[in-house]
Amino acid sequence: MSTELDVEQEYVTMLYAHLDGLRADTDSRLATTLRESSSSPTAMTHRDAATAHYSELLAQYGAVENGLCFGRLDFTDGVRSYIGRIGLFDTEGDYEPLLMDWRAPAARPFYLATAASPDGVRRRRHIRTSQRKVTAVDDEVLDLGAGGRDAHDGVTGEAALLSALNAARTGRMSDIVETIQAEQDEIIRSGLNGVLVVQGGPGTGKTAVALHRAAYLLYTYRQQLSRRGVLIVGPNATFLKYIGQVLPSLGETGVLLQTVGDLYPGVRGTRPEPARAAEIKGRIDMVDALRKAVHDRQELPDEPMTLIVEREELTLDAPTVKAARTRARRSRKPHNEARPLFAEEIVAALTRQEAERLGAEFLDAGDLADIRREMAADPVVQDAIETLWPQLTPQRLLTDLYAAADRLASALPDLDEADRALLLRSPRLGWTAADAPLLDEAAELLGVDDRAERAAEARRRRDEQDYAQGVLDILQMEDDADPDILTAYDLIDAGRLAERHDDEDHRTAAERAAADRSWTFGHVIVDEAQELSAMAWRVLMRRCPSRSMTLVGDVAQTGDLAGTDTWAGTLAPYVADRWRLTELTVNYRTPAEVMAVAADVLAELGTGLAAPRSVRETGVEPWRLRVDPAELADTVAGLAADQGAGTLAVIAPSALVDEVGRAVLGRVPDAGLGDRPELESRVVVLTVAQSKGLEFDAVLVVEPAAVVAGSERGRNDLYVALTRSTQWVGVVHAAELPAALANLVERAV
Ligand SMILES: Nc1ncnc2c1ncn2[C@@H]1O[C@H](COP(=O)(O)OP(=O)(O)OP(=O)(O)O)[C@@H](O)[C@H]1O
Repeated sequence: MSTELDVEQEYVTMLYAHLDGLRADTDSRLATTLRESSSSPTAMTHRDAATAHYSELLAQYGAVENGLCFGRLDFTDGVRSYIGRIGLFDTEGDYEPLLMDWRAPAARPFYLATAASPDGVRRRRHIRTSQRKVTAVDDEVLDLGAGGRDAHDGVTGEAALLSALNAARTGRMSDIVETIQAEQDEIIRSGLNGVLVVQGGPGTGKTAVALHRAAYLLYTYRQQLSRRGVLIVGPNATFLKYIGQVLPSLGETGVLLQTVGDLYPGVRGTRPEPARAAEIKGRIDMVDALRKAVHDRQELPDEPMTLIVEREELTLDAPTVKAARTRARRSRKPHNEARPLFAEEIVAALTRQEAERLGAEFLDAGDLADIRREMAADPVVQDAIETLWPQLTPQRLLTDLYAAADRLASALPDLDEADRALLLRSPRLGWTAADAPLLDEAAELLGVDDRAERAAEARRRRDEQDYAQGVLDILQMEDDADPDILTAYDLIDAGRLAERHDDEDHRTAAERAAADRSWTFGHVIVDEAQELSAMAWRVLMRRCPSRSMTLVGDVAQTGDLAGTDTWAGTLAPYVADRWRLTELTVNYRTPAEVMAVAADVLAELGTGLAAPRSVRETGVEPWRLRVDPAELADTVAGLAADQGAGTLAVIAPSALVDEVGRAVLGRVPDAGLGDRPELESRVVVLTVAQSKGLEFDAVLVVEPAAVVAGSERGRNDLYVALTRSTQWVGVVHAAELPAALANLVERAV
């Protein structure tokens, strides 16, 4: 065994001993806290806060077990420091740092120093470990006098990086903290304020950067961000599951992960709908449409309404109602908040009628007040008001709108009939992702009293928290932290966040944020940001009035018809041109051979964007295999069954995905497919939309011509499909190939 390995093993063993000491100490503090029996409210609050704090620490110590220490910097002045997932200090000595948190400013040269600009660093060492054992060290000597380095242009820690990139994929994303590259580091550590757009081609690490940025911001601006929380928005639940483990592995747990369909509290927008319907719902025109839909609910009677109040006949005619409506509308209050004004006017008009009938000259102010009170309380009057100006929830407004062709025609007069028909739906059907932003917009227009909903949501979350506490108790007895269970820490960790936010409210910041439509976040991160519709942007901007945001995406990969073509166009209404653009240019996923083919597809898109430069080659050319249409699904299934080690994704056009899925399932019974495919399966069958943001060792693209023809953004979809693989890509087709793929080599049989 080399002496260098021995040296590092000794140090790493010492660090783990230190970590174990911290764990044991925290464990016993937690046990002591839990044994405290005082029942005074103050003592209980302290006890809850301490329990949450110690639980959070234990979660963090468990999360950093793997790869605790991964780097060492030797400076030219003889100073040496070790870099790891958290900071550790020599608490028994004079508090010397034993391990530096990767996010600390002093750790930065680990990611940035180059031979050309060594920043005082003589040597950078990557330390690789397996569990607690040091398995390898890779050195880069940056002091030119001592020999320089040979690496790809701009790539640091090449051996460690290539080893990470070549590793087989598991269906779960892992963190990149050991090998963050300089252009990525710039973005991760960019300041908190303002809108930062990260444009980058496939595999350039946008998702990785977004997650590490969340961890960095929480570390650096902890006070500010723990009060308001950080929201990360991803394209779908499968994707959130894919990335869900990264932040816990970085020791951060208090972040709310949501899809656009989750953005309206109490609603899960998951029902699928035609792409065109989602596109229409995402248009900015829907703001006016909803406004009109609300106005249409403030009705005038066609015929005078006869109300029998206390056996007397009273009349409400259109001019009377119109006068009341005008007064209420003039208040410029949201619909539900203006309703009392309308009601007051109607009651006043009916009171006047009744007074005239009784003979106004015989009534004093007290009599009039009595009549008014009785009128206001009368169920018949209340019903009439409810008909003319109903109390509306966003759900009811939208359900009624979608259920009636005439309401849709009135709200969306410029939309052609076929498109309007796409929006018609039965009131019983659930919500789609595109509905969530509309519900939020409707809530703004209606001025919703959502207290009951919030209480229900809080109750649901409290139950989850109780469950999580139980899981945590069990976990403390086990050493191996299961990544699935780790997510339970989110709730517990967040408990302490809420404590700091408001002593009166014991819900967590994440809980409160998720349940509260009017919650505003300290920072919002959007992944696959190119997919968001104009209506979704409005919700996010409402959730983040400070405009402290990180938006990562690629306008060449936009698949959603309502998505973005240009960042400038999307952001102009909210921040004009006050946003920063950064670009990522190196592709860490897709091998050069595959990227060369994808680059031809990109060129046809006409975005003017350059294809990212692949960091490695595999020597395997992408291939094609042409078969009879009748044999397409079976051939794909046969290839999937023959797949050796590693994960394989079969990416098929929507029109074929079910047929291909069935065939694959026949040959690979444990394949993942359907609405929520199990990504950890060896073989998964997906549409392009489902594959967005994900990656696999190998990819089979089925019938590319149908992918292209399947959507107005079909070429973008093909670009996405081709760039999901880390090792090889095969194309199986029956129809003619799109021109950009014409030069693929035939598969050697
Ligand atoms: N510095 C790095 N070190 C190690 N791996 C990296 C690094 N940067 C990116 N990767 C890996 O490259 C792959 C692609 O990263 P990621 O999914 O973040 O890219 P992306 O830009 O979001 O891609 P897409 O646009 O296709 O969704 C991931 O496996 C990620 O872990």
